[in-house]
Amino acid sequence: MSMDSSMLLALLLALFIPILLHLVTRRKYASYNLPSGSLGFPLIGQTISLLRALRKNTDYQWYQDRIKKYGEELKQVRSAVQGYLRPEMVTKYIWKMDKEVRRHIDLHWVGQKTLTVAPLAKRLTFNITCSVFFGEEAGPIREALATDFEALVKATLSIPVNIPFTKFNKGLSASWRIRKLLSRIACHETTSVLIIFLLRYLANEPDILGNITEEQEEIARNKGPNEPLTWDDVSRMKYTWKVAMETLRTVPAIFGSFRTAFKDIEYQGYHIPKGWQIFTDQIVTHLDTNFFDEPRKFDPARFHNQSSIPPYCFVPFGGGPRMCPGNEFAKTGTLVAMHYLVRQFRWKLCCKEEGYRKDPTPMPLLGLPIDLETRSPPGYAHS
Ligand code: HEM
Repeated sequence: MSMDSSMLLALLLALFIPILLHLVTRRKYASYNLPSGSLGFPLIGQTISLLRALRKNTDYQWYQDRIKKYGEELKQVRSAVQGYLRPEMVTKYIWKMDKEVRRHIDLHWVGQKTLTVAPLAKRLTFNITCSVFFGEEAGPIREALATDFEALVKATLSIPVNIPFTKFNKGLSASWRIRKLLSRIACHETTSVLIIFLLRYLANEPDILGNITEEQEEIARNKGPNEPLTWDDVSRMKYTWKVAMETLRTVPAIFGSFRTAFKDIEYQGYHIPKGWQIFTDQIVTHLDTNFFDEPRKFDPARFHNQSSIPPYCFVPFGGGPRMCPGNEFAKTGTLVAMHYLVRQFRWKLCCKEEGYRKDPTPMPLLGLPIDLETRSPPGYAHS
């Protein structure tokens, strides 16, 4: 077979196989009352269209268009918990978070007139996670990661032949080590999103910032100079956490979760066949007027009476047995960071109109540059 005819055959197969799969799927479920809507392209479904909407921050409209077209059944939202993420474990290492936050602020915030929040928040949550998970080894591990990343970059620019001691071979080993470590610490990204958007909201909400500051000053007044925060202190940061929850409601750090149907199930008269992926999105539920009055308004007071919010309607950490096991970890790290930031600084957004996109986690387009003012001098004297 000539080169041209094999290419033609490959092209025809590439076109034909997905169409065949599509027809087979349709035929297989012919007797089912499937949920209405399009299955999208074979194999990839509507993933590309959703990812495009997330990047443009038009995902809410994307969901609404489908809900309008296909009906309400698309709207319903519905772990392996590692030991060190359990709340009783978090209580034991708050002091490490406290130390990391102070170190970070001293190094990167104090004395700055302008800074870009996003990379700093990512670095802070990365360092907190490293310090908690790897303890005393955190410093060397950070160094090792940096070296491994360098090796990986060199490998991508080298000839891809896997022979011992070549750049490519070293890069492959580095990539394996990076993946092993990152699988334990990659979850820092979501917490940084929360801190970034908290600071973004607070820049425009002086009253809310004032209430948070009052709560944090009260906690500080009861502590000795340089005394690290404790679990008890963090438990008293109730208002600050309400503001964080309102931030997560309006800008969920994770846009949704997938579940696979283990068996054929029926939901509101529709059949969901075994093996189908079910996607639950957070923003549609979080902005639903059935559950939240004036849902687009930023109003932490709506969390004063949390029992008024029906179960599974506020789901920034997911829900059910696969709910995020890192929620206490994220909450504690965020509150410790806010304690020091709001007491020490005031900030203004350099670009008031800065939008954000979802990539797929939300991120301000410019990384949130701010003008920084010192409110009270560093030193962390609590009293
Ligand atoms: C504000 C911060 C965070 C948010 C908003 C968040 C949100 C979520 C969400 C929505 C899920 C999917 C849950 C579901 O499918 O029902 C999830 C899963 C998960 N999260 Fe988080 N997360 C955060 C921080 C963290 C942190 C700090 C850690 C670890 C230290 C962590 C570890 C995990 C793990 C291991 C899973 C997978 C659970 C499973 O599949 O069983 N998360 N998270």
